[in-house]
Amino acid sequence: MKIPDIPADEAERLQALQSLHLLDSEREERFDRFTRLARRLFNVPMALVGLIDAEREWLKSAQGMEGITETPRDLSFCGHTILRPETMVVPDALLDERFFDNPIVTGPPHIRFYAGRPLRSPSGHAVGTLCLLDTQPRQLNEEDLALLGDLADMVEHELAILLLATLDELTGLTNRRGFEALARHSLGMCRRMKRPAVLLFFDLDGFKRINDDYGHAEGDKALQTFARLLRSTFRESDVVARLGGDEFAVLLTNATQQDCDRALERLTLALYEHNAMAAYPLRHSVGRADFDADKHADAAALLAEADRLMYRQKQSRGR
Ligand SMILES: Nc1nc2c(ncn2[C@@H]2O[C@H](COP(=O)(O)OP(=O)(O)OP(=O)(O)O)[C@@H](O)[C@H]2O)c(=O)[nH]1
Repeated sequence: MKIPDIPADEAERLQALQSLHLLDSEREERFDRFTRLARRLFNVPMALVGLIDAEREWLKSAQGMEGITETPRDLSFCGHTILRPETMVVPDALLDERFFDNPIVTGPPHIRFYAGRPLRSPSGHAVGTLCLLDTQPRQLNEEDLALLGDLADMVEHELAILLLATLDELTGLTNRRGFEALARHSLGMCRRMKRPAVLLFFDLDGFKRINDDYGHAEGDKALQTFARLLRSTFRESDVVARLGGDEFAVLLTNATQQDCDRALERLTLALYEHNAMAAYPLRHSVGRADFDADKHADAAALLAEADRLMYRQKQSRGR
């Protein structure tokens, strides 16, 4: 058996997967529709939308695989599919040296035939597959391949819509909805693995004046600038979001207090450099809440604490 290789863009790929907020989510008709259709059109017993996470293939939608929600990535056929630009077909797994002794071939669900088309996120990263499975060997002709491609295109369209719904259009950051979903996921992981997390809540000071003095379009630019500075200050793995208006949040996971202090120093420096050249300065207040699994029941509780501390700082400085 051959374990699937890790793609060269793995870090960015996982980031793209995370930003879809799909992992460990509920079943959804919008995806089940396609797996049901695939099963019927190709007359196969099983059809899946599988997402390739770091260690597992998690099934967003599965027909004919009752009770199975995930497979170790090392055993998954789809782990191989995402390495390719196009559909991977395995007509008979028992005749394929990559799969003949794979436990999901020799044991339940006894896969003999596999055809999977990579699913790309709007950023172009292969986050999962739409695939067909059978317990009998099979072939696909050109027409079948085109049809599977059409179905996969439609699933990709759903992924694009999902991403748009969690994107703040002005700044390109995650919006409040996306932040809440990501924070829930990240904090759940920190709770399980006993890792630290810090939430920073930012609110611009005197932002209304920028709108009033320079116009709304300039206010928009100020928000975009602040978003860019936040993004360049924090790590790729931190969640940076615009919650609304002039409020932003950053969730740092697996970061020490020192990491957080350093990041805030970098931000202060970046703002200082920006302000030195700008027509008006960008200033902010920030509240910081350290995640405590006993104290914070959920992401909302952590956010509320950081908000309170931000407000306290704003008041104490008379801003
Ligand atoms: N240009 C622009 N302005 C926005 C946007 N969203 C909200 N605003 C404006 O942002 C302002 C926020 O007001 P406040 O919360 O009082 O902000 P502030 O002047 O920074 O006040 P403090 O937070 O007390 O310092 C309001 O005037 C909103 O109209 C946006 O997308 N673009």
